Amino acid sequence: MQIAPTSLSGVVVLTPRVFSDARGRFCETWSRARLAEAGIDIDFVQDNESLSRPVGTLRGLHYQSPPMAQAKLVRVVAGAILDVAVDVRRGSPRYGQWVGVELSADSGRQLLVPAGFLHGFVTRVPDTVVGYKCSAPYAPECDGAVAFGDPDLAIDWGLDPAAAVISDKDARAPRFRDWTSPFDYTGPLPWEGADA
Ligand SMILES: Cc1cn([C@H]2C[C@H](O)[C@@H](COP(=O)(O)OP(=O)(O)O[C@H]3O[C@H](C)C(=O)[C@H](O)[C@H]3O)O2)c(=O)[nH]c1=O
Repeated sequence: MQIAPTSLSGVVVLTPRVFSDARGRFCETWSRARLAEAGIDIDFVQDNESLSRPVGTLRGLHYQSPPMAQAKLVRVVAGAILDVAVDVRRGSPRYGQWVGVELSADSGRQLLVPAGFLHGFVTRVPDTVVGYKCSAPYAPECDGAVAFGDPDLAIDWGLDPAAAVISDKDARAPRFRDWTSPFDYTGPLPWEGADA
């Protein structure tokens, strides 16, 4: 498992070692010990999975507010996505900054989205299945969203926002400027570099 930083400090890409043979391929998709070696000692307590049939299905930008804030470890079981994280911790030097990383079943690449970050993805192929580990259980009373097409965030999803296939909930999500983050920046995360 290789672990590498992204352009947004705190968000990291994990690439499992893939063993291929005539039958296909095998990889370890998660190892608590390997992540802990990198300082990523997160107690994941729930696995989620979603199937998105149309190309251009966009789920996000979502979060759960404290005390049920969730870190997520996202991977693609089938298909491909652009996975996006946005730092929304009040006081963070990178508040409002986002990063997008292409993930696919073929690459095996995963994205770690820390608590205090918005998360969303858009699918690149039909029938994409996304699986992700969460560090807190589902808490609908803490569930929240910010508009994925917000002009202040200016996320490049790689498609016309009007063409995105979204839920009614996401269609009603507030603009970033009209939203108050429930998260506070408390300093660099254990796995961030010294320059964080
Ligand atoms: C997230 C969740 C949802 N649900 C129920 C609630 C709804 O009746 C149904 C669909 O939920 P929703 O439309 O919120 O699913 P997504 O739009 O895929 O939301 C997720 O997608 C983005 C990318 C995320 O990062 C979050 O994990 C999560 O918000 O599943 C549950 O029962 N448990 C859960 O943990």
